[in-house]
Amino acid sequence: MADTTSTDVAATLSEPTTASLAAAKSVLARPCSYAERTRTHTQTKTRLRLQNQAQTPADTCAIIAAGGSGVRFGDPRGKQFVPLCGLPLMSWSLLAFDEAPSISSIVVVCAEDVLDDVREKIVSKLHLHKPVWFAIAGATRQDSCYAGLLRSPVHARYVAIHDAARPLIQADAIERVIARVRAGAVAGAERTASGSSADAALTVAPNDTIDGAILAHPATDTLKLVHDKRIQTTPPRADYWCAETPQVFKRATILQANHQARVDELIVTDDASLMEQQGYIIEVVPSVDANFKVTVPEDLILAEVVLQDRIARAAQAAADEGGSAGNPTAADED
Ligand SMILES: Nc1ccn([C@@H]2O[C@H](COP(=O)(O)OP(=O)(O)OP(=O)(O)O)[C@@H](O)[C@H]2O)c(=O)n1
Ligand SMILES: C[C@](O)(CO)[C@H](O)COP(=O)(O)O
Repeated sequence: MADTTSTDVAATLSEPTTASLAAAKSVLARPCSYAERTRTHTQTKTRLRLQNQAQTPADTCAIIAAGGSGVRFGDPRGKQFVPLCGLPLMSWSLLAFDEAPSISSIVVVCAEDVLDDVREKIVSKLHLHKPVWFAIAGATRQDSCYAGLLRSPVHARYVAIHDAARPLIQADAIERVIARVRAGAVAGAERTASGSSADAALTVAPNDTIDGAILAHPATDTLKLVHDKRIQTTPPRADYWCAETPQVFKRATILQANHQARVDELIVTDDASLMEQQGYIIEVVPSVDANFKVTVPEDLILAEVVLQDRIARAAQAAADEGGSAGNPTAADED
């Protein structure tokens, strides 16, 4: 659990300036993927995609796990509160989920002693559109996510669990993971309704049915299985992916899996493994843009560079369209 005190958090909260908040909202309103930037008519495509997404149901509750103590990062305030491009680090995830059309509400999980500061000095300053609930963190990430799940509204069909320590997440990536789970759930429902797997095979590919999906990227280093410093084997890299968040599941299923995990005393480091170990089918959705976790101090420097680049590009895009970075909505109306 975080040993952060209310005073510590208050001290770190450089009040978001109007300029930093406007810059943040401009870059999040215009997700600029590196891949997309290489294509022509980028902004038009992005705008059209977001318009399509606006027609998708807001059926997913975001759970932002912000209850860690950041031992590896080493800052006594907790890495989720340190300033990143003018805002407390966890603000960036909150803004991205607020922007994603499928998200109906947000649960912030944080340590009890900082809850009031998080509510008043971070969340309320962001002027989010979606309702925000709070849950009290547990001793481990697994316990914190469970607390967040219990606080999520029962009418949310899906949940998207995300590390507050991954501030580079963008609405576009959130939507892609939710869309995959939604499609997989529909395939499962169609198969059940059709009565027999032979019938289902006519309309639904068997591997379309999934119980969850996570953002992830293929491993890029050569991997070694090591015992006592001795290399045992070099597994085929193509089979290995690095897990990210968000991780999206049907709310009822992940809740049930958490209940069972507690009975079985199953301890995991991410929500997908809790599901996999109980036989559920989870898929990876390739992560296109940087979405690394801020774990050690160097990660914060990299995150600052990536965000500054996104902000600069969003400002340039707004200028190219005759708008301004501080007024992205007006620029989007043409
Ligand atoms: N009891 C915990 C532990 C972690 N987390 C959250 O889970 C995410 C990923 O965990 P990690 O990077 O391990 O964060 P910390 O536990 O804070 O870091 P460390 O392991 O270095 O102490 C973070 O957003 C962290 O705030 C949480 O909500 N509750
Ligand atoms: C959930 C996670 O971010 C996936 O990469 C990760 O497992 C968090 O915990 P970790 O202990 O830092 O791996």
